[in-house]
Amino acid sequence: MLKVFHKRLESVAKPTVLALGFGLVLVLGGVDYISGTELSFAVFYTAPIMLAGWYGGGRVGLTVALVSAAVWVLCDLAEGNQYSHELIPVWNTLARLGFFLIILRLLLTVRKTLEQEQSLADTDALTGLANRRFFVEQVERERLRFERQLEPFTIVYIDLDGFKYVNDHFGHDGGDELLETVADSLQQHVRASDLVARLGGDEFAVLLPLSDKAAAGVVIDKLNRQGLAAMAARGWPVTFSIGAVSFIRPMHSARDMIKAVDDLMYQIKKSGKNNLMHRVWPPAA
Ligand SMILES: Nc1nc2c(ncn2[C@@H]2O[C@H](COP(=O)(O)OP(=O)(O)OP(=O)(O)O)[C@@H](O)[C@H]2O)c(=O)[nH]1
Repeated sequence: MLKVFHKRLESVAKPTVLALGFGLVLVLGGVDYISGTELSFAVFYTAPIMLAGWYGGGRVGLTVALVSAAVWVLCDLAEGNQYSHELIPVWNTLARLGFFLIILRLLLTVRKTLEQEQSLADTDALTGLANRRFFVEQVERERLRFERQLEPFTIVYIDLDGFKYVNDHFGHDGGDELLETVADSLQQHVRASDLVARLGGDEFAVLLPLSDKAAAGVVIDKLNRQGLAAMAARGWPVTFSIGAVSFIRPMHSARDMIKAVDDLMYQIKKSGKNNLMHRVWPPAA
């Protein structure tokens, strides 16, 4: 239940989060007023601020914090609270606002840290590309999306040929530099909506959403040509074994689909490397 709520709010636009925050503050203010001066509502006022800050960001959180502090003091005044000095309500408002801002600040820091950790968990440390885990997740998303939209997509599996030679002759740092060059070259020649990943060692993969065999074929040829050119420019004797499958219908799982493409790439390896094989699934389609 909470998960569904969280997912919904993650995709909601900032103005809607702001409106939701305002709405909650007004409801709280109403309940605070009706319940009189004896019941404390302090902790409840932080809820809309946290919600607004988490899902809407700093500015939305700050706006709701200001409105919360204002509504709280208006409730106090409307309830007929008596103060020994006219500046006390002002002081109370500022103190409450300070408290709200500290909560908001802590919350935003937690959110940022979580986002950074999430991003690290999804990323290959050397190349900055997506890692295997994230790639499998995205293929699974694409597979599920297919069931609604019936749009074909293509998975490309690229394994370097002769990478060990570079490691042995240019050192591990030279090998790392080559992997980064391949990553840059792949990234540069796909669309922003495509996903390039390093699956491990010298294995890369590309997910091309909304791509049938013809559309993907053009991209794969370009990736191969540009990659070879980048290797030649640095004098690295490395080529690519590439397997690709355009899915007209998805398989049962993302792992099955990635394995099918890996198997195809492996056939290239066995038959002499430096080549590409591109199929459609299912074969009769
Ligand atoms: N520099 C570097 N080397 C790595 C990294 N990860 C794996 N390797 C090395 O990559 C090499 C991969 O081995 P192979 O797949 O046999 O290399 P290859 O020469 O391309 O072999 P084929 O695929 O059969 O052509 C191994 O020597 C690993 O030690 C890394 O992050 N950096």
